[in-house]
Amino acid sequence: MTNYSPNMCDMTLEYDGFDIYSYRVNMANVRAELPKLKSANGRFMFTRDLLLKRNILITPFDSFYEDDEYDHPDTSTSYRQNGNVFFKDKLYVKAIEMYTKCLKDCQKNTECYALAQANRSAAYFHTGEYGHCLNDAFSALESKNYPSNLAYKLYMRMGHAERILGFVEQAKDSYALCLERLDEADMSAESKLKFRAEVEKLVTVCEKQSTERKRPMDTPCLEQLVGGRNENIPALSAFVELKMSENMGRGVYATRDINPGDVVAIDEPYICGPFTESVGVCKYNGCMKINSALIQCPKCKMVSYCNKDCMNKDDKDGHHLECPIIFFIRTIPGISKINELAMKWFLKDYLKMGLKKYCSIVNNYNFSESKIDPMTRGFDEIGQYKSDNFLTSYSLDISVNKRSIDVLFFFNCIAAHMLHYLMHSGFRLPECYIGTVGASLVQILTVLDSSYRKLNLDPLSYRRSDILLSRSMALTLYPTISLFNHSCDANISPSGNMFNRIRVMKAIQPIPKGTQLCCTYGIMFIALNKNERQRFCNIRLNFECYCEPCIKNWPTYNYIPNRLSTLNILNSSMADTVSSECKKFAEFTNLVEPKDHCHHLNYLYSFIKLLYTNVKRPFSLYEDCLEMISNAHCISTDVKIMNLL
Ligand SMILES: C[S@@+](CC[C@H](N)C(=O)[O-])C[C@H]1O[C@@H](n2cnc3c(N)ncnc32)[C@H](O)[C@@H]1O
Repeated sequence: MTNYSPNMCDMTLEYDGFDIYSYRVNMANVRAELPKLKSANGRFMFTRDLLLKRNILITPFDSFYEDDEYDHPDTSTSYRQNGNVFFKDKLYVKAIEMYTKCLKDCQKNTECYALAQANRSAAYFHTGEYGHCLNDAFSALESKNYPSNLAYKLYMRMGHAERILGFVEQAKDSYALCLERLDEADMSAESKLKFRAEVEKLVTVCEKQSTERKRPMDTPCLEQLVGGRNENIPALSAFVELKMSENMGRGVYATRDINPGDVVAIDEPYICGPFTESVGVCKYNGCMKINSALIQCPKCKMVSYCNKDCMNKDDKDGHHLECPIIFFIRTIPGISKINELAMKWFLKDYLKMGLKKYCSIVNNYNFSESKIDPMTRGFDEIGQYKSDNFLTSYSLDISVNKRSIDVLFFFNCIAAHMLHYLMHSGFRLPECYIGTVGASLVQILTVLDSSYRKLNLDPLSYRRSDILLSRSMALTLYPTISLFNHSCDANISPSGNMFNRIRVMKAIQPIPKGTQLCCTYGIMFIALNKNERQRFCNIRLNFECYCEPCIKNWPTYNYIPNRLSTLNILNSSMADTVSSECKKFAEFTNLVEPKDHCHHLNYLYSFIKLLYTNVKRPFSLYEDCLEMISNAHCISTDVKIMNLL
C-alpha cells in the first residue's frame, strides 16, 4: 500500500477552496479509503463517484447550456433588485449570487438579462475577478438589449478591468468607445465635460504603461552551452552528467571545471501558462510573447494572442474545446493558473496523440511508474532526455508519496471537476477511458504544482528574506532544468529575464569537476536560518534539504565573517594578494552602481574565483560578489538584447 503522508497542514497554505469538497464529503472516510486504492485510475474514479453522489459535480450555470429557457419576469427582476441592494451594501459576493439567479430565471433576449449581466460585471469588478467582469460586460453590450444611455459606463468599466489586467491597448479602445457613447448618456453637459476629462487622463496612463512595456521579445537566444550540447540531454552542457546520490536522487554534476558565467543549460518550456495578470502575454504555447496589443478570442474573450496565426494554432492545440468552458475552469478551486494550464497541457497532447494513443501511454506509465528506474525516468527509448517529449514532463519527480492524502484527494477533485466541464461542453469520452484520462489530469496537476513551487522564481527577488514563497512570474515547465536539485547556496542561476521563453542557466560560482550543479528553489542560507529553510522545504517542497549550508548549518549573512583572518584564509601564501583584492572589491562596491555590475562581470568572476580557492566559506565578500554576479546575469542578457535593436 502506498504510504502517504498524514500531514495535513499544507492544505491551509495555498490551496483555495478545498472546503468546497471537504465540507460536503465525509473526510474521515476519504482518509481511510483513498490510501487503500492502489491505482491512480481507481483513486480518480473513487473521488469522481463521491462528488457525483454528493451533487458537487453540477454546473452552477447549467441553464446556460439549456435550449428550453423559461422566463419569470417577476422573480428575475426581484433577484436583480436584491442584487442591487447587496451591491449598494458592498456585499459583492452576495450580489453576484443574486444576479446569477436572475440570469438563470430570465430569458436571454431581454433587457432584464442584459442589465443583470452588466450589474454582475460591476460586482465582479469589485471582487477583483476582472476576467468575469469583462465577460459579462461584453455579453451585455453584444446582446443589444442593454440600454444605450448606459453603454458608456460598461465601456469605462471594461477599460478599467483591461488596464488592471495589463491589456492596455484594449483598455484604450474601451475608453475611446466609452467617450463615443458618452453623448447618449443622461448627464448634464458640464458633467459630461468632467467625465470626459477623467477618461482622457486614464488614456494617458495607458499610453505611459504601453511605452514602458514595449520591449523586444522575439529575440534569438545568443547564449551558447559551455562545451556544446550534451549528447544525451541536449538542453544541458556537454560538461555535465547525471548521477544519483542517496539524499537527493538524480542530480547534475560537472565533468570538467566550470567557470562563473558559463552557460550550463538552455531549455525550452514544455508548456507555459498565464503570466502574472498584469502582463499581456500571447497564450499560444509556442509563442508566449509579451505584447501590449493582444487580440482576444472573439468567443470566450478570456484569452489573448498577438495575432490571428497564434490564435488559429492555439485553437488547433485545444482552445476550441476549452473555449466554451474556460469561464468555469477558472472557478474551480485550487490554483486557478495551474488548473488552466493543466487543461491546456492535457488538450494539447490529447489532440496530438488521439484518445487511444494518449490513454495507452499514460496507462502504461501509471502501471509501471513504481518499477521505473529513477535514473532513466523521462528518457526515451534511445536514451535521450528531451524537453519536448510528453513523457519527460509527465514523469517528472513529484514526490507524490510525500503529499498528504488531503492534497491527493483535492487534486483528484479538481481533475474530476475539469473533466466534468469538458464532457459537459461536448467533449466525448467513452466511459471506459474516464479513469485513465482523469488520473492523467491528476498527474499533470501534480507535476505543474511541484514545478510552480520550485523553478518559477523571479531571479532578482529570490534572495530577499521577505520572499518566502516563490514569486511566480510565469508558470512554465522546463523539463531539463527540473533536473537540477536545490541548494541554499546555489552555484547556478537563471540568466536573463523571467519573461524570456527560453530559460538560460549560468554558473555563478566556480564549479570544480565532480561538484553538483544546484539552483535555488526559493531560499538562500544568507537570508534564512537552517530551521526556517528546513520548514520551507518540508512544507512547501516536500523534501528534507541536504545541501551543504543545511548539513554544516552555515550562519545567515549577519553572522558570517566579514574580515580576513588566519581562521578563514585557506592559503597563507596568498594572504596579501587576497587582502589587497578585498580592499579593491570594497572600493568597487562603493563606486559602481548595481545596474552597472553587468559591465564588470569579468572582474567579478576573477574576484570570486580568487576567494573560492583561498578563503573559507561563508565569507561576506564572497556572498556579496555572488549576489552581484547573479543579479548582473539577469541584467546583462537584457542589455545584449537591447544592443541588438
Ligand atoms: C526538480 S526535482 C530534481 C531532480 C530529482 N532529484 C530527480 O531525481 O529527478 C526535485 C526533487 O529532487 C530532490 N531534491 C532536490 N534538491 C534537494 C535537496 N537539496 N535535498 C534533498 N533532496 C532534494 C527532492 O526529492 C525534490 O522533490
